[in-house]
Amino acid sequence: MLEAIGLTKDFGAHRALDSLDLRVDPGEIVCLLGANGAGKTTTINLFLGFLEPSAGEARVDGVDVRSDPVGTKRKLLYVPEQIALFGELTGVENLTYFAALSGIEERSAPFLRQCLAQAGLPDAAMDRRASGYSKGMRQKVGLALAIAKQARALLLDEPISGLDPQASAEFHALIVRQRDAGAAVLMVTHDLFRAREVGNRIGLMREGKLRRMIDAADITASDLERLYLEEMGAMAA
Ligand SMILES: Nc1ncnc2c1ncn2[C@@H]1O[C@H](COP(=O)(O)OP(=O)(O)OP(=O)(O)O)[C@@H](O)[C@H]1O
Repeated sequence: MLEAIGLTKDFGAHRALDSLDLRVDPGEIVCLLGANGAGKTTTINLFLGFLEPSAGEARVDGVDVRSDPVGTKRKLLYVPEQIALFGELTGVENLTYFAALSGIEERSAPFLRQCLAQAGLPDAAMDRRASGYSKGMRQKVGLALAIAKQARALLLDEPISGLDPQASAEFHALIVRQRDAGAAVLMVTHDLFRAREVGNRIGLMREGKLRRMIDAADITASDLERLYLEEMGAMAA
């Protein structure tokens, strides 16, 4: 569903992403871990068509993002670190607006309320102004859009940073539900523990390169931490 083939991005003389080969299949969560500046967000931005590759291709459902930026984006849902909502609008009104922007045809209030409920937003919050929402509640509105859109792939860029452990656990349970419903999920995170809990595979990135791809089922949390530190430690060597 998501495929990077020799994907490369240069910013001037700096190579931010170097010949990335990566696949995320439907029903799979791939987590990307790595130190600051490793090229993780650049990877997400290339799949979203926010950046042009310097070489290689980012494909969504077999289609090069450059050849059909609108069509490929329609199949994706992007959840950034901070979801921006209109503070003056309620949760339902925000979702109605973003659903229209995303070209979702079914935008009846009962349907969108159902999507918000599935994303875990309490009934009582749906008609309150989003200015009073916690970060966890805003992230749920973002996931409700994925549910309404029936997004086939989710691109998540540090979606849980700043969430408390309970909100983080709830968020991951929702991601797993989307995965089990057949979505392909690419998640950038700094949380090794969660990456191992929810990821099917874990990629370790450093200085623009994917150094290792690990099957989460094959590794303990402490071994993952050791491997991560080894890879990142090599940076200083
Ligand atoms: N628009 C840009 N212009 C110039 N350099 C950029 C741009 N975007 C990213 N970079 C550089 O590319 C490299 C990779 O950045 P990227 O944001 O992909 O890293 P990251 O792995 O997501 O890091 P973090 O964990 O800090 O979010 C960094 O050296 C960064 O400074």
